[in-house]
Amino acid sequence: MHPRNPYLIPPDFRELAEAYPPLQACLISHSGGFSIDFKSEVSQRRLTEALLHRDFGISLDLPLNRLCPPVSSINEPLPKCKIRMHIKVPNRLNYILWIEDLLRATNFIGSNPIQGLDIGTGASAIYPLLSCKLNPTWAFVATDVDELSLTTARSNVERNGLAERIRVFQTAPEALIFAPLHEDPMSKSDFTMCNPPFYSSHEDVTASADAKEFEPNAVCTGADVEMITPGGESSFVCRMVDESVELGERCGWYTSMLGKMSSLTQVIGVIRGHSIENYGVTEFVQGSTRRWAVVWSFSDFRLSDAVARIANPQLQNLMPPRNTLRQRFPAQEIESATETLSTVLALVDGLRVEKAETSRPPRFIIYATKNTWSRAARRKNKQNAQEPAPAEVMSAPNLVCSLEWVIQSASQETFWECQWIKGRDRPLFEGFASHIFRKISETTEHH
Ligand SMILES: C[S@@+](CC[C@H](N)C(=O)[O-])C[C@H]1O[C@@H](n2cnc3c(N)ncnc32)[C@H](O)[C@@H]1O
Repeated sequence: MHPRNPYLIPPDFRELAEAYPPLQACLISHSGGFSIDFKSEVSQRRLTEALLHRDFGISLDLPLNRLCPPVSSINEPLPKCKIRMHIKVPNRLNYILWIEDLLRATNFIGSNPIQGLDIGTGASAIYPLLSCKLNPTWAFVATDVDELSLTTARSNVERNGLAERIRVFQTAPEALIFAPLHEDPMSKSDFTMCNPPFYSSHEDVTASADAKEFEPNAVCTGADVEMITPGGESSFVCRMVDESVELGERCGWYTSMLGKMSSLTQVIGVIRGHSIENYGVTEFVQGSTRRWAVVWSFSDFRLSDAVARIANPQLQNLMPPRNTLRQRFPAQEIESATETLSTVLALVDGLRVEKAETSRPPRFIIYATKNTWSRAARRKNKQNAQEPAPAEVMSAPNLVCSLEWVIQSASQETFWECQWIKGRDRPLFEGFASHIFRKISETTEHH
């Protein structure tokens, strides 16, 4: 679960039922307190309603034959099928919190207005609703192709007082997926998100249920249009990657969730095929359910490894190159580590260095226009020093990175960490980090 997910600590069901009385009838008392029957369709739905109501002030009304039916219809029989897909609030939050992490990398989060695009918002419009409740400066365009989902999404947006910030946009299966961006050439988006239709056919649905790719205690409440798309989720997301090439930097971060590990391989293949090297992968694990999400960008903002790489050994060949470089150093006082770094940085020509005193240990932000530190660069500089130098101006930096002394709380191991923040020149970043690490080693040894 995402470290900022409020449900890291499971809710107290009795308190929840006090805040949302319809949950009361679903409570089961046991020696340690109260719970609900997670196998019961009714109890699950009441729990979702209770969490949305108490923690986000959201109320939803959904048709029976779309994802997550409404309270009024819970006594009616459900369509028979092996897969159940609930709007599980903690899962949805994991994706939104990861988007927040992406936006932090672009310094967009905070008081700036943020524009998001939710592809396939569904009858609930759950991602825009939750996101806007959590982030007062966010606004959305939310697309779908299904008439019933579109009508219900609009009514859910209005019901929750968010019509000013969430625009529901009707598109068609054969249209371009990012239709709102294509149709208005002046429009931009800070990010796109999508929980795509998973399956390629009814047979695919059955095969996934048999392979238990989805929760074993599953019952279907989704309509075909919500769950099936030609080629399945991987084709859908690969189409997005293809389309994004033309849109380029009109969107900051393109993202999508994926339900199958095999889709991840295909989507990363297409991303790499377009020579997009600024991408990342994350994993959402919730109980026995595992999902992935991909992000790609044409911008020069870089994501930390914590946000864009996962440790899963099966997936290492799909991971992007590292943007967070670390070197282990023996433990020392924060003051002397900081002094060593200041000494090393002062010896590199042409850097602009900002020290964030508010963080402890202090974080240094480095701006460089070109390589001045390698032996070849210094030799060239020496030769040029014989000639009169033109007035040195700090032009736009080609490299922005941070340097930070890190103490790992679990192991107490100590590192210098160099985080790439902005730039397109990977060798420039890697060369700078390895130069600084080497100089820190030499300086420390001399003492
Ligand atoms: C798995 S559902 C996700 C619904 C909702 N976002 C959620 O997470 O509960 C996929 C949604 O994508 C919609 N959809 C299918 N093809 C689409 C397309 N080409 N453009 C936009 N939405 C599409 C479906 O109608 C459905 O609402």
